[in-house]
Amino acid sequence: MAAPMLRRFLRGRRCGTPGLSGVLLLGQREAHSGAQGLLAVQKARGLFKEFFPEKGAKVELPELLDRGSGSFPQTVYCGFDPTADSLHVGHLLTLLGLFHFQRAGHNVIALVGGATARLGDPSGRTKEREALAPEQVRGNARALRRGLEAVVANHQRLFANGRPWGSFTVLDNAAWYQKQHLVDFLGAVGGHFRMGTLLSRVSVQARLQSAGGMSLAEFLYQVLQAYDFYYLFQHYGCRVQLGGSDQLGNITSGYEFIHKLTGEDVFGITVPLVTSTTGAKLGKSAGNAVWLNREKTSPFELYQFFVRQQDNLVERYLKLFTFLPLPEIDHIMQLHDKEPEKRGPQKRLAAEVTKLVHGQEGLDSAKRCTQALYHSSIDALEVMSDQELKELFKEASFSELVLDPGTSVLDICRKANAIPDGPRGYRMITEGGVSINHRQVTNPESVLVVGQHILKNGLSLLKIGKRNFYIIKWLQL
Ligand SMILES: N[C@@H](Cc1ccc(O)cc1)C(=O)O
Repeated sequence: MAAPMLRRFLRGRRCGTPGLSGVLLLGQREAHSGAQGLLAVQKARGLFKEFFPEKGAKVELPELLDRGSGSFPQTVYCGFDPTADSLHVGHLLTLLGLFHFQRAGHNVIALVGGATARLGDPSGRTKEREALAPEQVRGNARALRRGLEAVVANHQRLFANGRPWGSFTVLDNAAWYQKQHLVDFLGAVGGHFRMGTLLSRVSVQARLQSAGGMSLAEFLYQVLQAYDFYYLFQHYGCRVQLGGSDQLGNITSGYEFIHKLTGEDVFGITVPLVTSTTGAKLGKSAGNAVWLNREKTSPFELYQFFVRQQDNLVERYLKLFTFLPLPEIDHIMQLHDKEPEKRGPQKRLAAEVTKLVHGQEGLDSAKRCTQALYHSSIDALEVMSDQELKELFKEASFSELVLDPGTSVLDICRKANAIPDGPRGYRMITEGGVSINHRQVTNPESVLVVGQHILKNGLSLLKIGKRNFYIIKWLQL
């Protein structure tokens, strides 16, 4: 499929590859109405880090994106490799970058890398990824697509305020590579890449010098990403690629390839990589990932992750992770200076992100869980679903029991296997080590009361000692 299309374009206008004239710091440019607004605002917020090339041969980036220009709207893409079955917080920034383009009226594409994930991007990695089986990548790709679509739907529903935006399309690069014959591909595409240039990439150099070296599959990764950009340029008129700052080399390969073949200008924009409070990259490989998929990181955990952010990071995160206007963020920070113990900016940040990722319902759940756990709120426990309770008390054992008439505190503890048999278990209750629904119970013989020991939602939360939780779901109440 690639070969004929490339040949068709080779007959068209061609020009040499200009060297990249470096990375442009946009804050220093003169104004270009609407697009300059988008780029400059995101630069000021810290979301857009680098733009390149500095000058296109025919057109410049702010001009290309300008509402008043004939080239409006543009198409912008960003790729996400399905190396796991969920996106993580690290991906949120590029996704937000796409949303900002969409809000400015441009069309955006999130590209799931069903093909590229099979090779594994060496960028920013010190050792090769473990190869993933094709079925696993397919499963991950489906999950990633669902995850992306859910966030896109929340964005549209909860943050649009009825404004017309550009389109958001999810594609998978497996769609074009599965029809691609290797020899055709290498024959048509391979000849346009120079070994010297490919070898000079930071990601390649770092890996070649590492003990494990680099495989051919990994080495060719940047060629596939470059071809994706070309494919999207041809089929969707896409001229801008967004990526984390470790993607600079791969995006540059795409720029050079497209420019060489077509003489047309395309551009790259990078967003910062988010690091944890200790400076470690917030990604899956750093082993501390916070996922966007509810089954892996509950709305409550996502919310708490942002509530826990330190004061010195929270302003930066409000600018990066939310759509709140800068004056509003200033105001939130001023209030914070007066009452830092309230953790106002952290709570707002957590609420905005949780709402975007999990919707209003997810945010409500996160708040309920916070009340139930940290404020021992029985009202909050009472309205929780089984799923929420399980998410909240991840370590808790879950049992389903039938409520016999006269069931006592001792019975429930025994049936849930929460206390040892015999007098030792009995004593644990009398000595105050047991609570049901956040209320201490010291009489083992008291009969369970619906509405007190058994919540309206048919659940009981049993706590033994400081942190051993047991969830009991009562059947046939
Ligand atoms: N290489 C990107 C993902 C990606 C895949 C395909 C592309 O065309 C673009 C980007 C990453 O690892 O984050």
